[in-house]
Amino acid sequence: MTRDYSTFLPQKTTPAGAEIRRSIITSLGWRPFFSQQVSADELIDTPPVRIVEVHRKALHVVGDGIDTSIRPLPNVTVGDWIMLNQDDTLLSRALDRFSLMKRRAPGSNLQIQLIASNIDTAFIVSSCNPDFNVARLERYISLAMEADTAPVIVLTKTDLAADPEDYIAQARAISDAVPVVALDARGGAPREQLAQWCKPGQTVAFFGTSGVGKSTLTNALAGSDAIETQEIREDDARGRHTTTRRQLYIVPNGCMVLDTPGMRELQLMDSASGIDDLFADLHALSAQCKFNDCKHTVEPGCAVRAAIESGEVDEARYTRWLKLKSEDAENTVTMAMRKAKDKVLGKNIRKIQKKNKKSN
Ligand SMILES: Nc1nc2c(ncn2[C@@H]2O[C@H](COP(=O)(O)OP(=O)(O)OP(=O)(O)O)[C@@H](O)[C@H]2O)c(=O)[nH]1
Ligand SMILES: [Zn+2]
Repeated sequence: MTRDYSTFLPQKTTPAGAEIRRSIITSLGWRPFFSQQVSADELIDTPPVRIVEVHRKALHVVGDGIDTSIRPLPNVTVGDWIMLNQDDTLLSRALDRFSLMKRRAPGSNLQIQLIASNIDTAFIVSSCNPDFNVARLERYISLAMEADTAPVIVLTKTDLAADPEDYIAQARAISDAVPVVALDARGGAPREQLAQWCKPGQTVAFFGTSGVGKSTLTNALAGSDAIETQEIREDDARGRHTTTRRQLYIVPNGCMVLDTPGMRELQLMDSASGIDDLFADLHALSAQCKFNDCKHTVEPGCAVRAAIESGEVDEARYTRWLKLKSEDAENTVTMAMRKAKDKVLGKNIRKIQKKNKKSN
């Protein structure tokens, strides 16, 4: 079948029937940012597809009339767009992303884990129960800001809380730049409450620990109960990890929704500017410190400490800021050292291989 891929190019007059095709691909999140990266010929030869699921041995990709599994490609993640080479899928080209969420991979092994790409809005989900944790929310928000994804705090289980207002106030105090929505995730209400972010062509994602209601919210947006959810023990607010993979769903209004498994350990790395964005006031103050390399602890002339002493800045928030910054810096340096080491190792191996070749 010959497809008219001109409909994927930006701002062209559309031939008859193209509206339908364009709506499929734009519903999947295709936009000028991607079409600007490809030539007309490439569009014809290699149709664009979006990675909706990553398995160890396969990528699930979806495009116009395409819904298939292909062999894994290096350095891609759920949400990525690739130009699919149907003759040899390993030659497919991944397009640049407008946003990328990543973290230090859990465990001791020093790797970066790509979480998701091309996400417009990150819903950071937390329940109105004792599991609510400001430091954790700040961690997720910094990650989203670093990734160029707009964070929104979603507080679930308002129906179960004696005083949801207290949680809402704490969430609102995190940042003026981060909206807060409080809701009962079950039923149809979240669809309206989250509608301003879930417009056609947009990609939204739910992040948060296990059992907070991410799958329930995904179902609410999809208007179905297709995704399995599980009762959790509300007494200790522990979940059972129902969702085990990240998966992008297309929902009836033409928006893409990513459900993610609860992340137990979220270690930041390469996220200095995301942290600065979230703690913009502290970041601005630190520019006024006497010493350029002020650590804002015991140094004389520290503008941050002065603001704490005058009561302008909350000390607990300052402590969380320092902790996130030092964790991020440590992980970033460790990772850079590892990369440098790998590079030297690779060079040495190549040298030895060359030598061996010569002596053979
Ligand atoms: N009463 C009430 N129950 C909720 C609400 N949100 C979620 N639940 C319930 O909490 C349980 C866990 O919800 P899930 O949607 O599976 O949570 P999850 O965040 O997807 O969990 P994982 O898949 O383990 O990461 C289910 O029994 C939901 O029905 C809410 O706002 N109110
Ligand atoms: Zn200082």
